[in-house]
Amino acid sequence: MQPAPPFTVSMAAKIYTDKDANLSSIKRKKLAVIGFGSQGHAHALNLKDSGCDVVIGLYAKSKSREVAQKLGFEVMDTAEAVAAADVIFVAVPDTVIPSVYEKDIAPNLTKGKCLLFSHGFAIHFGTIEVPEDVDVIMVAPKGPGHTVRSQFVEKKGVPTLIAIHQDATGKAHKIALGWAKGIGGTRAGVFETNFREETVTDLFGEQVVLCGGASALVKAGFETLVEAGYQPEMAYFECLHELKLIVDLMVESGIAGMRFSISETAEYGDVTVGPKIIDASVKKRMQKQLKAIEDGKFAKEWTEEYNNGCKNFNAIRREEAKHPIEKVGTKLRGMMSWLGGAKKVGKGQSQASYVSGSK
Ligand SMILES: NC(=O)C1=CN([C@@H]2O[C@H](COP(=O)(O)OP(=O)(O)OC[C@H]3O[C@@H](n4cnc5c(N)ncnc54)[C@H](OP(=O)(O)O)[C@@H]3O)[C@@H](O)[C@H]2O)C=CC1
Ligand SMILES: CC(=O)[C@](C)(O)C(=O)O
Repeated sequence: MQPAPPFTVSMAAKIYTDKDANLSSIKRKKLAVIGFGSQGHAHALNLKDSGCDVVIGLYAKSKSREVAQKLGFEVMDTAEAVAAADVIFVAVPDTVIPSVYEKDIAPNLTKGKCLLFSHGFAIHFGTIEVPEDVDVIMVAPKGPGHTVRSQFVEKKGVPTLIAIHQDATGKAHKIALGWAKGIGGTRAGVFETNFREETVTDLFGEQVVLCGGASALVKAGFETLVEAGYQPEMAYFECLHELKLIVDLMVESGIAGMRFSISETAEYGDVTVGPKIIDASVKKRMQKQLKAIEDGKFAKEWTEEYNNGCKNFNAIRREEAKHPIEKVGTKLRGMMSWLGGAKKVGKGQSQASYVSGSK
């Protein structure tokens, strides 16, 4: 059994909710969303539904221009949108931010404007340099953009982080809270952080636990069962489909609540076998990756990979797409009406057309 951790947990100082935020801080402003992808489309649609004046900035050949226009937005070239707006959400991929910033944003970033990010990568790792006479803030939903939109449509919200890197106007905090309210974040709860903490913890979480760790665990479990001769469908249900149900219970009522809900047999297996699978050696590798993130090693590697055309990344993507769990999953999701059937992801598909919530 693992010993209890040698630390106590101290809660964040303040949680902001709807009553703490005022849309008036952004309603009389022109808001530009640069990019219309996972986060961009969600923020833009939610802010528009919240009565804000939103324009979309995209590059000339973007496939998302038509999608955004069909959803009722005015679409401008990126530079034009930056020049027209008071608050500019930089919703392009982190590795694209430097080129978009240099070409289209910096030349139009006049005194008193506000730059907004949903992740601190560019500011924390210094891939862009911003002038001192503009606000620089973060409004980072702790969830995928499509969930930010679907939760908003259901009159709910996604817990959201805010951070202030620069407050040139003295209004940065009010704008951050207003934007968080406009996208539905204050319905769930808004927590204050800083660019370093959000950047490091977000990269750690997505690499080690959520996306990277979870998909590796799921695939290893699936492969173990299938290689032992069990039906792939059974392996899919046990290692992927049911994971959502278990994690939903954890999200709703903690690990204790999940253990309350599952059988005693499952709980015994949980507490006796789990620590043998995810043992102290795993935590040592987690600590090593955290250090690689903190000292910028990951950021340097990812930026270099992107600038070299993502050759290694795309080769891995092609292999990953061939994993048998994808074929089994697509078949089973197509057969089940549960969770809206199979949401297909087509090559080159626009993020904004991925889920019904964006309609
Ligand atoms: N994905 C997520 O859920 C989360 C993302 N974030 C952060 O949000 C930011 C945006 O990421 P994400 O939403 O995933 O991005 P996506 O990859 O989903 O979308 C990127 C968007 O940027 C557009 N784009 C690409 N190049 C340019 C350019 N040169 N000029 C203007 N627009 C351009 C793309 O155009 P086109 O449509 O033509 O491809 C697309 O609309 C990042 O900082 C990310 O870290 C934070 C939390 C969660
Ligand atoms: C959804 C989210 O916040 C992630 C996984 O960190 C991301 O997509 O960047």
